[in-house]
Amino acid sequence: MKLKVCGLTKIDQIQELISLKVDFLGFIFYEKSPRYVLNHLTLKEIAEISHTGKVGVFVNESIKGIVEIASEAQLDIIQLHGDENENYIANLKTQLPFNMDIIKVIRIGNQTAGELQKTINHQLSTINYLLFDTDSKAFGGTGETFDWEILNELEIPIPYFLSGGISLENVQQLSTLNTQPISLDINSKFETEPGIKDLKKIKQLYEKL
Ligand SMILES: O=C(O)c1ccccc1NCC(=O)[C@H](O)[C@H](O)COP(=O)(O)O
Repeated sequence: MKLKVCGLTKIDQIQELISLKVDFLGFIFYEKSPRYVLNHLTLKEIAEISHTGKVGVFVNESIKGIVEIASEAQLDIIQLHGDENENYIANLKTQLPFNMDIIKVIRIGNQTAGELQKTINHQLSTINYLLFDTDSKAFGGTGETFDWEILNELEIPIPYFLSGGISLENVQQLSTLNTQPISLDINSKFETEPGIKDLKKIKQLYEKL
C-alpha cells in the first residue's frame, strides 16, 4: 500500500518523509486552507524538492493558474479537490504536459451509491486516479471520515486513494474494503497543528501497513 502525506509546509519534514520513502507529497494550493503552501514555501523551493510524486491540490482553480503553478513548482500530479467537471478536466489536460497524472476527488456526503457511481463513470475517461474524501464546506483536511462501507457498493475501475480522517486507530478497518486503495492519503490526524506533521505517528503508521 502506498502513502500520500498531504498538507506539507516545512522543508525539513519533507526531507524526512522522502527518507521514509513516502510515495506522494501533497501541497495545497488553496488559499483558504490553513495548509496553504505558498504561505510557507515558494514555487522555486517546491520545484527544488527532488521527488517524483509531488501532488498539487487545487480547489476550483482557473486552468491558467494550475498550468502556471504546475510548471513553476515542477509538480508531477494534479489533484482536483473541488467541483471540476469532465469538460474542465479535458480542457486542463490539453494544457498540461502529456505525462502529468490527474487525481479527481469524489467528496462523499449524503449521495446514494447510484449517484456516486454516475459521477465516477462520467469522470473516468479524463483522469488517472480517484480519491475518496469526506465532503465538507472546507473541501478537505477536516479529519472527518465517511462510512467506507459505501465503497463496497461501487465499481471502481481505476486505482483510488482513500482519504478523510485516516488515523492510526481506523486504519485496521481497511480489510473491510472489497477493492483495496492503491494509496492512503493522510493529513490532519498525523499533525501537531495544521501543516506541521507528526513524523513519529507517520512512522507508526508505516509499521501497521
Ligand atoms: O488539507 C486541507 O486543508 C485541504 C483543504 C481544502 C482542500 C483539500 C485539502 N486537503 C487535501 C487532502 O488531500 C487531505 O489529505 C484530505 O482532505 C484528508 O484530510 P484529513 O481528513 O485531514 O485526513
